[in-house]
Amino acid sequence: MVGQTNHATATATTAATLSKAAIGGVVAAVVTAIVAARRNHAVLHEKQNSSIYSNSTNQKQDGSAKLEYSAVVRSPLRVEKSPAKVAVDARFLRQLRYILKIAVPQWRSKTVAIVALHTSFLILRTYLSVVVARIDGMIVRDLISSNSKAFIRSMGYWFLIAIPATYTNSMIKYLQSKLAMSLRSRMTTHIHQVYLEKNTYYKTQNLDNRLEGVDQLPTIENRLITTDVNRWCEALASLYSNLGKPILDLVIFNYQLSRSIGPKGTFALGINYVVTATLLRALTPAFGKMAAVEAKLEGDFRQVHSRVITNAEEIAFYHGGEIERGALDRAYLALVKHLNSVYNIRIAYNMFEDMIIKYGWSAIGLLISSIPVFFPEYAGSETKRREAVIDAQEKRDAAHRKVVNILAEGSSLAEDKPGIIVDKKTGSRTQGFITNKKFLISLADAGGRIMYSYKELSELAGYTYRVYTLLRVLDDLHDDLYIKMGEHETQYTLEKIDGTITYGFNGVEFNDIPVITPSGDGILVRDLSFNIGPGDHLMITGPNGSGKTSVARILAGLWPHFEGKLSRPNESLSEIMYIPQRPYLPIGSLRQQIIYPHTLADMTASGRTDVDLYAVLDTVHLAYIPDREGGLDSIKEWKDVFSGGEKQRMQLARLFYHAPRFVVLDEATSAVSSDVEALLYNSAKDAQMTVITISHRPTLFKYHRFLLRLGEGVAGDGWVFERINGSGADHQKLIQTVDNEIRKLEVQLAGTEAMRRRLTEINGELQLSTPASRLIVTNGGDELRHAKRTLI
Ligand SMILES: Nc1ncnc2c1ncn2[C@@H]1O[C@H](COP(=O)(O)OP(=O)(O)OP(=O)(O)O)[C@@H](O)[C@H]1O
Repeated sequence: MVGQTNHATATATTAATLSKAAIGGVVAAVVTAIVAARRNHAVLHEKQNSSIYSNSTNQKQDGSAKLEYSAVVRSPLRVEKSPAKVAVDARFLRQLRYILKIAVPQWRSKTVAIVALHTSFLILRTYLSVVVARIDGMIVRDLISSNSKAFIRSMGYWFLIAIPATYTNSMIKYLQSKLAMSLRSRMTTHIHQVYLEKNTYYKTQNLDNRLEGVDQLPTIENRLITTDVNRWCEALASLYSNLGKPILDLVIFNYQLSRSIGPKGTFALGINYVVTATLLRALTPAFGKMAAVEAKLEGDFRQVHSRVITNAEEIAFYHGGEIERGALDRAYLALVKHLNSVYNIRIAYNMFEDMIIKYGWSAIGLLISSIPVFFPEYAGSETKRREAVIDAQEKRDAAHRKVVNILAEGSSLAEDKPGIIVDKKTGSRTQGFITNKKFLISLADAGGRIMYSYKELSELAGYTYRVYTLLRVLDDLHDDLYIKMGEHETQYTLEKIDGTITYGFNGVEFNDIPVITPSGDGILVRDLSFNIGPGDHLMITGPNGSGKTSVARILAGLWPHFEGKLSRPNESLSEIMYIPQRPYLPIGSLRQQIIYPHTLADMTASGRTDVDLYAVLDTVHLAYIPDREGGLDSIKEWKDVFSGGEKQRMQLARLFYHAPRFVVLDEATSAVSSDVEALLYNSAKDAQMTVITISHRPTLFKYHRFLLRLGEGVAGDGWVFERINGSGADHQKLIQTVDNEIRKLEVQLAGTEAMRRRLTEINGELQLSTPASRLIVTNGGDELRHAKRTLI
């Protein structure tokens, strides 16, 4: 049966091997090139000899498989269970760089354009602030010197400047939001692509547990993707605004100030900044960690709420409202307790911050501003220039007045009247003081914002850690780079997968494949081998937990097979389909329930119409549903609308719509009545489907040609594959399967009895027969005895 296959194979271990080979730089590149060349050679010429985990395989239209090598040369990220303090350090910068490469992949992008525009407006605002400070000084000067004309002119400037100033402020806020949105869109698109490709969403929960290191919740990646990415983008965009502008302000205002207060004053200001920043840094609480804890607790609270919504009916049947309320209250209280402690810490910190920046800096600023007034020799160039102009004017005016006095009074001894000169100097000093004060207020404001930005920066470090871990783990899983789950050594590990897979096979063949849980420590079935072709309907049976669904997982490529050779049809819905135990009903219309995972466009392209859908519904005895639910376009929460049997039949409608050549039905008709079940099996066979059924139910025997019994042998990891024909002999085989299970349970029961006896002996010896230990053993024994009676 292997004959007509197009083989597509490669070593699954290659990525891991390569990652180890990458020691760095040129050596890694050379090694990679050599290994890749050899590997390609192996694929082309030794098709049977290599393998790759199916997810890395890309199907061609003609049914053959083509391999794509992602030449992954990095090592998978190791996530610490309890990470060291999340801080603004070199690690944070590395993580930030990694995320930014994804968020802003190239210079010619919308995000960069927004940043450029945003920066221009930030510079413009600083420039406008300088102009406003100067106009402020001019207005006060004109008031003091009672110059009404100049005053009106200055007021005109004031109103004129208001137009660009208000526009600039609005644009800065607008562009900050646009920047956050642009970053988020890019990140979310990237994450969706990686997460939904190559079953990464399945691997995060089933093949890897690194994201649990970030958080303990099973749906952690949902929270990271929907909430934390957004917070990271907003924190970064606001940080750019809140840090970029004040830094620019600091530079420009200090320069302006230095022209007025001189180099000594500027030096004193610099000392002031360094001392206060050091003090604030030392006393700033760990806001980053607090933000991370807050995000986690918020998520926990949301999670408990969504559990109630998802399981409303089950909880209502159990009258579990009270206990769920307890869980909700506990989650909320944990959040409130944390928020309260954050608020308390913030009060003290904000007081301290205000004290230093608003009042401390202002006092120092005023002292420094007084330098040109009390110590003109230390004043800056601008002040000296203004004073020199006034002095020159004074000299000219004095000479002029002298000549006028001589002419008017005929006396060369006429007295000079310097009153107006004094006014000019006062006006000039007032102007200088008011402008400086304005600069100093802006500087205090800029300093405050920079200090506040430090808080934001450490919060950003918290989000960066979470988002970086998400991105790295998703990238790793997308490229099949795993970190071993669990602490202890196991024979099998995801870091070394030697199984091979062949696509395009006209049937299903397992060749010495051990069925092993992804953690590598649970061997469910030893070296499974069987082979079926078209029309060889197969039933897989065995006790609970014997690995029936796991066989389907390996067949579907969800779990890797660590050893052996798998041959299977191509990865296409018209070739093979899996109908899982728990019916899945996607978001969308009634039509979408039937055609999933096709879209309406796919359906139209495949030449099918609603008439075909009605026929499919008729086959599964759901013809009444469109009328009952308002037509095929009706949109509802379908899992709450359909009964258990209807959900299963809707999945089967999907099967008949896609009509694959092979189908795996995993307990997919357990809630369907046996008469309808018979019709369904017959319809499937009429449609030329080869059925692989996973079930315990003997009534299904008659629809199959082969039987695979799992859970055989004392260890329960044996199997038997045999031909059946629905005769009495087959019924015997089923009884044998049940017998095997009973025998296994009896062995376990015997062990329990022996353990009970031993415990009683120990209790007797130690005279420690506490009621609790007796109760546990007695109850355990009773439960097992009851289980045995039920089975027999
Ligand atoms: N992702 C996983 N990682 C580790 N073990 C797993 C995983 N998924 C399932 N298992 C374990 O593998 C064993 C076999 O599971 P499987 O679902 O194949 O059993 P089954 O024979 O189909 O059982 P049932 O009849 O109850 O459906 C179970 O003990 C289960 O707990």
